[in-house]
Amino acid sequence: MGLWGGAPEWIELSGGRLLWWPGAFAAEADAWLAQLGREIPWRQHRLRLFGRELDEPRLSCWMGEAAYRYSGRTRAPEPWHPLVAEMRRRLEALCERPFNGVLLNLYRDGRDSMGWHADDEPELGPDPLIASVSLGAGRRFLLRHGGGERRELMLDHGSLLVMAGEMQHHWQHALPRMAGVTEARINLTFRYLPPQGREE
Ligand SMILES: O=C(O)CCC(=O)C(=O)O
Ligand SMILES: [Fe+2]
Repeated sequence: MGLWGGAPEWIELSGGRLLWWPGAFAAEADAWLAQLGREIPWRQHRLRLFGRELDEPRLSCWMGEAAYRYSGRTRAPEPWHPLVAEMRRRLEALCERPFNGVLLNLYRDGRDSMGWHADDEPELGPDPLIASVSLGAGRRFLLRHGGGERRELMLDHGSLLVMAGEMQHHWQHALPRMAGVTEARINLTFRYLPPQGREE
């Protein structure tokens, strides 16, 4: 693999498919991490949990062409940042699918995280294809099937993970806290929201 790191690999799961490509953006990753860290309008959003409001344990930004209902809130999109628009074009060519929105998350260090969930919001349509680019600190990505099966991947700097097929019906995923991680991580999940039901 040399300088380019890991090659792409399809992982077949019961009720879903993952494309895992650790070295997908090895060449661009340093520049992307630095520029996105500086230029994205990162915000602290609030989370409703058991009737209480809490800060989400990360910063985030929803970008693209469509409003998105997420954790009980509707978020108006930020306009495409030129670099994110370029990443979108690359991923569309690679996945042979359109993307019209992206959720960007900034995990400031190992104390930031994302809890168990599926990306199964109705706006995403029945079997969404989600392309996830990771930059910065390597973090564990956990998957669990409704029937008990578990998987774990390390999402390293410059890696691409595509979740496809019926994944979001049968599996949940999470990004747990990781003690000892002091560096930031940026993750971008490119999504396609079909026009029906889209709020402009
Ligand atoms: O940060 C990650 O790798 C996961 C992000 C995620 O699951 C999401 O944005 O829905
Ligand atoms: Fe997710």
